[in-house]
Amino acid sequence: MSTARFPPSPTRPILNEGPFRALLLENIHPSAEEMLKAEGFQVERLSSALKPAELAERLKGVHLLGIRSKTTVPPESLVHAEDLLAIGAFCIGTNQVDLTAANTHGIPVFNAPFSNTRSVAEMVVAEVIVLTRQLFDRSREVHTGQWRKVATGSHEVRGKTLGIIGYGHIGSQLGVLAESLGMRVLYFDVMTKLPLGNSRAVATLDELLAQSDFVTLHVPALTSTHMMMGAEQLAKMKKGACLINASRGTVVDIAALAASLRSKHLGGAAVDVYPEEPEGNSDGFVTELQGIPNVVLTPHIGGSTEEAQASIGKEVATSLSKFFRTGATTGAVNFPMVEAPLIPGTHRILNVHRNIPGVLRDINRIVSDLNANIHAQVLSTDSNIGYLVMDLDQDVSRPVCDAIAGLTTDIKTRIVS
Ligand SMILES: NC(=O)C1=CN([C@@H]2O[C@H](COP(=O)(O)OP(=O)(O)OC[C@H]3O[C@@H](n4cnc5c(N)ncnc54)[C@H](O)[C@@H]3O)[C@@H](O)[C@H]2O)C=CC1
Ligand SMILES: O=C(O)C(=O)COP(=O)(O)O
Repeated sequence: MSTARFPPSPTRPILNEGPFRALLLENIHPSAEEMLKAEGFQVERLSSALKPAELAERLKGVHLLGIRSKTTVPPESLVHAEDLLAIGAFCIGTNQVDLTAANTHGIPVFNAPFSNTRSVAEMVVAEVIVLTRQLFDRSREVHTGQWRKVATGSHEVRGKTLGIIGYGHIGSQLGVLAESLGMRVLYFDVMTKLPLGNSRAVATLDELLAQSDFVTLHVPALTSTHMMMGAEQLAKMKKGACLINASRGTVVDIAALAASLRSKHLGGAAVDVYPEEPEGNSDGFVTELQGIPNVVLTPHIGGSTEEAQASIGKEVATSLSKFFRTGATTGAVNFPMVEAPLIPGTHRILNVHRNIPGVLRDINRIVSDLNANIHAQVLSTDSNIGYLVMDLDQDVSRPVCDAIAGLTTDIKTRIVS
């Protein structure tokens, strides 16, 4: 997170007069393109991520940006993105976006907090069984003409303990699925969470590590989760236990994991996410985990099912369209929340400003001087910015909008009708 550095006040308001452009990166599902086109957007879709400098260049004249987990959006990508109204993260994680910088530029960031959670939980269930039966190693052997029919080291999952770190949307669904296989489920979360089924919270991470046959991570990328599974924590896992990481690559120390697997302390691992991931499918990839027995490596596909992607496409495109048409910021992860029904026969001014004393007074003076009648006014603030939604008579909306956009405290102002 960067500290707030406000952009220069724009000299012109943005009106809802097209053409409007959306840039969708990382192979976002066509359902999003369809919805945005129906909304009147010119949509450009790219299959891979863009590096920050290229993103900054491509954002000129773009009103909506769609990304997934790979595209980082640092402050420098937003400096010249004067037309950018909103960012859609077509995924759960928003750690790839500098949320403070986006907030400071008056740009809300929307995500899809639920749509791919079931897909991740199902993949992890599969990995628990794959690891305990060493299925990928046996399969590779048969593919290369070896017949190694062995039971040693293979187990049923029934009666085994699954330890879930982060009992949120994914972790809690996974617990229910694992119980249906007869597993005992423990979880560790920094928040108090309602246990589903017979799952049980443990008080410390160490307790979870000491008791679990499988440890699976479902925490966001935060400073507090950075490398939370290092050599010390891996050593506290039971001998022969397996580690699964489908959360973020920053959460596990890969070198320590590789060492623990090579020393045979851990019996296996499934890893879907890495500290550095390629921009797109045509790039190569190297990790220290390659070639270690009973290690399942997947290319960040936990949420990559057709069901999840189609649903995410619609969910985030709906949030973006609604924001575009009405200014609603419900579900935005970095912005004051406002949602108000449009009033027929009025124009709506949407104004993002620096949250300092006197701004509302200045705006209301403009409204009063121009003899405008306010039909509705909603202000929501955070410590950095204020977000004002104001419905006015149509004949005065343009001069009011121009005058508000001229205030030194202005960040972004537009009219919708
Ligand atoms: N591999 C993939 O394709 C996907 C990966 N993900 C990742 O999975 C993460 C989790 O997703 P959800 O379950 O939907 O998020 P969530 O926000 O519903 O749950 C995260 C949980 O982790 C807990 N937590 C935070 N810090 C913790 C700590 N230090 N120790 C223990 N618990 C902690 C939170 O209290 C919360 O309950 C996402 O943030 C994303 O990074 C999400 C979807 C797909
Ligand atoms: O939803 C998330 O946070 C994920 O990690 C999935 O990311 P993706 O859309 O596959 O790039």
